[in-house]
Amino acid sequence: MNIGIIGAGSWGTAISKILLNNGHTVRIWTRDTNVYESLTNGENPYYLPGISIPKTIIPSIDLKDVVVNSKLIVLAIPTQAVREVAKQIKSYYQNQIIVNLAKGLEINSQKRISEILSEVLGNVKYVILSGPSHAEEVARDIPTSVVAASENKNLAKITQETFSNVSFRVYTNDDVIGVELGGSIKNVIAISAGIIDGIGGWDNSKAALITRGLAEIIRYGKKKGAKKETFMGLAGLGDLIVTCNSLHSRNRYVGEMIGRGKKLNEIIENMNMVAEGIYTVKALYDEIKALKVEMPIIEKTYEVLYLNKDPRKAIHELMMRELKDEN
Ligand SMILES: NC(=O)C1=CN([C@@H]2O[C@H](COP(=O)(O)OP(=O)(O)OC[C@H]3O[C@@H](n4cnc5c(N)ncnc54)[C@H](OP(=O)(O)O)[C@@H]3O)[C@@H](O)[C@H]2O)C=CC1
Ligand SMILES: O=C(CO)COP(=O)(O)O
Repeated sequence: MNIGIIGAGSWGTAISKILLNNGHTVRIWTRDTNVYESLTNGENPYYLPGISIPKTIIPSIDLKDVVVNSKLIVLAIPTQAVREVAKQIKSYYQNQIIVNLAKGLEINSQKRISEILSEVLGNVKYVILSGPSHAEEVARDIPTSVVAASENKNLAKITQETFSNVSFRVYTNDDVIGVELGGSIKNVIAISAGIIDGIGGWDNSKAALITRGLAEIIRYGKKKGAKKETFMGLAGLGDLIVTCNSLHSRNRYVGEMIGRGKKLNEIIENMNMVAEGIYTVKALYDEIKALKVEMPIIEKTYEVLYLNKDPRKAIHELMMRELKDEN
């Protein structure tokens, strides 16, 4: 199949390897000429150092060329860029399948990617591919399992068959809301898990935070129409585990640096790659009060990142909340 990948960051590049290995013709768009040059030489040292990319890949800096020549489009850019890029492709987009890889909520609108795309492009053939899948491992063919979710079972099945191989196993699911929310909110929980790593590497605290973080994701997800069981699967618990623990995680890293006393601005300035939780926490914080949904870990993470709250004080406040039943 002719496949176009929009975004040649770490995830777009790793996924290009999977698709090339599966025998597809892969075009990949980048707006950066340095990345373009590197890809023509079979590498992407800016985003995926040390990994060789088959030279059969077709890099491009022409977005229109990539879109019009693709039967399936993979969206591999950060959440906050999705609306802008969707507007750019709108005039020549021919209602091809869009497989979205981004995990986040839009600041101000609190929208999921599927909602942003349907606002800009209309009735999109939409699939979200999500789950515990760090690019650094996928690019090395380390066994990985993810979920392809779509309201249209056939689109989920096409995506499953297109992406699956011996080291990349794709399950289907019809709960788009749950899969999108699981992947988005776990990034915020991973920042808070990283804060605990940075403060002291406390195992008990981190296990509690991951578990109660999952409870917050489920609470919010149910209000938004997601199925609880989706959050117990790869796109929920699975991704939460990997992102809160992996040394590859950018979100966990941001938290670890905060826990060690660094300021958010300087952390972002020194990072080449996106940590989506930094933005998704803003979207959530604005919404949870209006929704009347209890998400104390999300609130405290926001206060630490944006209201200068001492992380130790935030932990103390979480521990001193009114005592309650677990469920
Ligand atoms: N990395 C991973 O392991 C995984 C990432 N994801 C998700 O995939 C999404 C992309 O992540 P990832 O590849 O890691 O991010 P990176 O930061 O590695 O790369 C982002 C890519 O998007 C491009 N980009 C950024 N802003 C814009 C814009 N405004 N217009 C056009 N292109 C833009 C960047 O181009 P430029 O260099 O020109 O800025 C770069 O090519 C995120 O939502 C992430 O959460 C999901 C699973 C795994
Ligand atoms: O979503 C991811 C792994 O599944 C990537 O997480 P980070 O953005 O924290 O690296």
